[in-house]
Amino acid sequence: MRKKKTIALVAHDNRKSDLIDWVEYNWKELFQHNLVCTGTTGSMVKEVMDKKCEDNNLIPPSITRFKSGPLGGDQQLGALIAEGKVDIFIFLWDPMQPQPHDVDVKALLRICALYNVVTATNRSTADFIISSELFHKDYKPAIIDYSSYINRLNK
Ligand SMILES: O=C(CO)COP(=O)(O)O
Repeated sequence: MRKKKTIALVAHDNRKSDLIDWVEYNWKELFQHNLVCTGTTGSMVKEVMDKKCEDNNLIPPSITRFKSGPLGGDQQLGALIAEGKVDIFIFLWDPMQPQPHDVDVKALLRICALYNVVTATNRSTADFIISSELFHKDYKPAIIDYSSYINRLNK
C-alpha cells in the first residue's frame, strides 16, 4: 500500500482562488494524504474537501490548520518542515504584492530549500508534482548534508 504523504497547502490572498481551483481538480488524490495548511487557506481547503467528500459519501479528511500566515502560521509550518514532517509543499505566494510578514515568507522558502522539500510556487509546478511518477511511488528526497558548512562556520 502507498504511504500517506504530508502535503502542505498555502496561498496568499491573490493566489487563493488558483489554489482552491487546483484542490478541486485534484481532491481525489489529496483526499488520500495528510493535509496541513495555514489558517485562512486551511478554511478554504476544508470547505472544498468537505463538499467533495459529502457529494461522494466519503468521510472528509481532517486538515491540520495552523495560525494565519501573518500571525505566525508560516513559522509553524517552517518548524514542521525542519522536523522533516512535510513531504510536499504547494505554496502559491504572491509575487506582485508585499506582505506584512515578508520575512516569514522568505524564511519559509529558505527552510524548504534547506530541507530539500518538493516545493511548488506556481500552479504548473504543482501540476507536474501531482502527476509525477515519483509522487505516486514512495519518493523520499535525499537529506542534504550541511555538516561541512557547519564545520566552516564553527572555525
Ligand atoms: O500568509 C500566508 C502565507 O505566507 C497564508 O496565510 P493564510 O492561509 O492564513 O492566508
